[in-house]
Amino acid sequence: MMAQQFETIALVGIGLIGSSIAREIREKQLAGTLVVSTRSAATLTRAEQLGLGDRYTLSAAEAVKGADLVVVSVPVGASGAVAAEIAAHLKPGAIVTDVGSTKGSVIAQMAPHLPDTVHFIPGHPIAGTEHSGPDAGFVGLFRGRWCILTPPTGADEEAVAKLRLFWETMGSMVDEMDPEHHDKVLAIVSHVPHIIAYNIVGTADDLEAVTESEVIKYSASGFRDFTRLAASDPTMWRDVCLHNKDAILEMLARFSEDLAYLQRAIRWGDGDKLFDLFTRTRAIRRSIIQAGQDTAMPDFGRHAMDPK
Ligand SMILES: NC(=O)c1ccc[n+]([C@@H]2O[C@H](COP(=O)([O-])OP(=O)(O)OC[C@H]3O[C@@H](n4cnc5c(N)ncnc54)[C@H](O)[C@@H]3O)[C@@H](O)[C@H]2O)c1
Ligand SMILES: O=C(O)C(=O)C[C@]1(C(=O)O)C=C[C@@H](O)C=C1
Repeated sequence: MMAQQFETIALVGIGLIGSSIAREIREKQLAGTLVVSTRSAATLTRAEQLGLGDRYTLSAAEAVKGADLVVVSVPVGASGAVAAEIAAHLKPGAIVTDVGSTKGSVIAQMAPHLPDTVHFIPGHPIAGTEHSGPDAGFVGLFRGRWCILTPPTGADEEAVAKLRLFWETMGSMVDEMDPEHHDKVLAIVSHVPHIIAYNIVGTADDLEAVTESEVIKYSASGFRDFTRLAASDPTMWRDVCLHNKDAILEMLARFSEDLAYLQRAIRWGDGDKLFDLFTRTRAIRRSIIQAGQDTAMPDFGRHAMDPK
């Protein structure tokens, strides 16, 4: 058993991430009382059946009353509406955080609604799966994974330290960065890879329809890896694309340029170029595995994303 960290924690949203946090809080007894709220009655009933909290409500406003920590775990496009709903009911001194995959947009949506009497410290655990909903969560999801906090300038140090400890207790390694940098890094390591996966699986599916070939049936393991990512939640990823638009478009432009380079090398039979690139990328994978950090984020430098 670990020490209680908050008297009352309120979770708004109880899908993969919210329910994983709930399971960790319960297992490690991090809260005196855990209040669970979500938008749909069916999901709330399921959360109750799974025993994820101590109290359950369909009202986010009701859930946050008296809470010392509020964790918003909803699709990023819904963050503004949640902030507007809870704002007037937050306890002075409460820490309000989120887990959204984009940070600039979440802050722009939430901050204007939140009163100065609370500490708003946005966050993002870099851990997940292609599954969603309260059944998908599990203890251990955050273990050995990064959680990035993007506290605003002048944020209360004690509040940041408390949130840091919360994530560390769930097994995460915590880093802090500014939201713009977060959004660029995540665009290349998470958002663009998902977009590529959605695209390649879509293309294969279209080809099958056109040629009646057996693209899907005979897909080898490389393609299967893409289908896992492409099975991720459509609402979540629609929102990520719409809410990290600039960084994603910037990274996609670079990706397209590099793809054109590869295309030319193939067209002109330039085996050396292909071999060099494939050797470089293989070394990256191997160095990640060797470091025992196949879950870790690549180091792009804290504030200089553009490598060339
Ligand atoms: N899935 C991942 O791999 C992953 C990883 C890290 C962060 N995230 C982020 O975590 C957040 C939640 O993702 P998830 O995977 O848990 O999604 P999920 O679909 O499993 O759960 C979303 C939850 O939000 C609730 N919800 C949806 N719209 C709402 C609204 N308007 N008001 C209140 N509640 C609402 C749903 O009922 C559900 O309880 C997202 O912002 C996502 O970007 C996801
Ligand atoms: O492993 C996966 O399935 C994930 O998609 C997790 C993943 C990622 O890209 O690493 C997805 C989105 C997040 O915001 C954080 C983590």
